[in-house]
Amino acid sequence: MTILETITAYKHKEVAAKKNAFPISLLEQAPLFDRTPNSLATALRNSHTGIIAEHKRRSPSKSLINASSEVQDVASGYETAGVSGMSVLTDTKFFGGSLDDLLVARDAVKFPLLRKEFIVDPYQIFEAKAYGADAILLIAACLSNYQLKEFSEIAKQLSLDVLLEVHSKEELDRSLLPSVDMLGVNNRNLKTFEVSIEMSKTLAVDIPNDFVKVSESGISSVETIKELKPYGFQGFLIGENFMKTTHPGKSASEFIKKLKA
Ligand SMILES: O=C(O)c1ccccc1NCC(=O)[C@H](O)[C@H](O)COP(=O)(O)O
Repeated sequence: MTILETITAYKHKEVAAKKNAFPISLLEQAPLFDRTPNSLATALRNSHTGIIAEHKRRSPSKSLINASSEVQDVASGYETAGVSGMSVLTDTKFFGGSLDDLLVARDAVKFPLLRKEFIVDPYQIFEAKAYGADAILLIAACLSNYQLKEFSEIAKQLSLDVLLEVHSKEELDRSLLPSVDMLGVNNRNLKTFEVSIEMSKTLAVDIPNDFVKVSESGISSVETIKELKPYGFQGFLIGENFMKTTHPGKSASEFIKKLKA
């Protein structure tokens, strides 16, 4: 079994249990459910730097990244640094995150928040809205063509932006949907955990300009961003590079200053 298969099998069980305990009708009554989201795609289009900074405690590829940082400090630090948005990992078992992290970040900042999750069921999209997300991630490798269309359309009905992640030409070809705002190329191979920004460069040419192009994973230098910009990328998702430091916000701030210089 690949890590993605392991994670998605776990997610199906997790969602089934949650649906029984807390149905969608209750999620719809959450105070944040009626909040008008801020568009992450618009923030990226209007930005010269386009950094989406992630809150990530641990991961299957690196195990522990940061055990001590508080999500509200990280979120406020990222806001002060001038990032375009923040990705909040809400998976607990594999990444040490939670939906409470999303709520805490929502309370701390106004900028767009992406719910970073392995979405296998529409229930999780309603959850994202109820916990204050502005955008959701869909991963093409986890979903059928029918699900990509259905899930992205549900997100748009809830006024959430959709970042759809691909890692091959085949995945990209079935992801070019009008209900998708941003196309993310994951530089990390989720079978081997190998990282190569060549993946972003290779797939960029086949992404039409009506999608905001986002390069994800393994970005640790300003030079990499300068290398990717000519390929049309307007968003850069960075996790470990900031989170491995004692002050992720400060680290993001120095990174952005260098990028602007
Ligand atoms: O990061 C992992 O090890 C990982 C393993 C399996 C599935 C997904 C994984 N990462 C999720 C992400 O998308 C990254 O956290 C995100 O792109 C940031 O990557 P990085 O800057 O390399 O931390």
